[in-house]
Amino acid sequence: MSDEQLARDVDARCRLTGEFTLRSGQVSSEYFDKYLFESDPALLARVADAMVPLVPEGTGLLGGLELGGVPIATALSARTLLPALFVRKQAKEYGTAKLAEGPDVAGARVTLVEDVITTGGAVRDATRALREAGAVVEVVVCAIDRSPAGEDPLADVGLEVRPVLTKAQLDAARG
Ligand SMILES: O=P(O)(O)OC[C@H]1O[C@H](OP(=O)(O)OP(=O)(O)O)[C@H](O)[C@@H]1O
Ligand SMILES: O=C(O)c1cc(=O)[nH]c(=O)[nH]1
Repeated sequence: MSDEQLARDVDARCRLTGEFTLRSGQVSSEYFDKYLFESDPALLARVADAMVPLVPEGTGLLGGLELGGVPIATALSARTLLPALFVRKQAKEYGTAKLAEGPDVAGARVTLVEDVITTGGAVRDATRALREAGAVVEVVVCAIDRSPAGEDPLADVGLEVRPVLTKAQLDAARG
């Protein structure tokens, strides 16, 4: 199935219009509700299949960001047989008190897995936290990159963004 067909199907399922306050505080007239594709096993499978070739050689762990990145990382882990990591927004305050659930990240090459990137703020926070814990973090793969075209939202932290779908592709898919 073509990338255009995937863009059409994700867009038709996820794009909402209205007034939405985003994580960054920006207000947008559009919102991609990733849970609407993640909750559909066939559509999640197609997104994960398209993500497989974006995973860099040498990846040791796939770090899915809470919450929406976690189902994608799990699906990607099942395809690549790379172990998954589940990265919380805040470390748990009891039990193991971990931010990143799963194998130890110290010395590991972690590829982040995100659902939607707008400003890159959530990915930036996770990158800093994982690097502080000793991980090597150089690439984030995401389902939807809706950051402004031509900008590199995570260049300031030296992170490469590899999207399955960009906002431009989703716009084009609508015709
Ligand atoms: O690039 P940014 O400007 O940081 O915006 C994108 C982030 O915002 C959403 O997180 P949110 O905390 O709303 O999502 P969740 O439902 O995945 O917890 C989304 O899942 C990204 O993590
Ligand atoms: O920036 C966000 O918070 C955001 C945008 C979007 O389209 N979808 C989403 O889940 N979060």
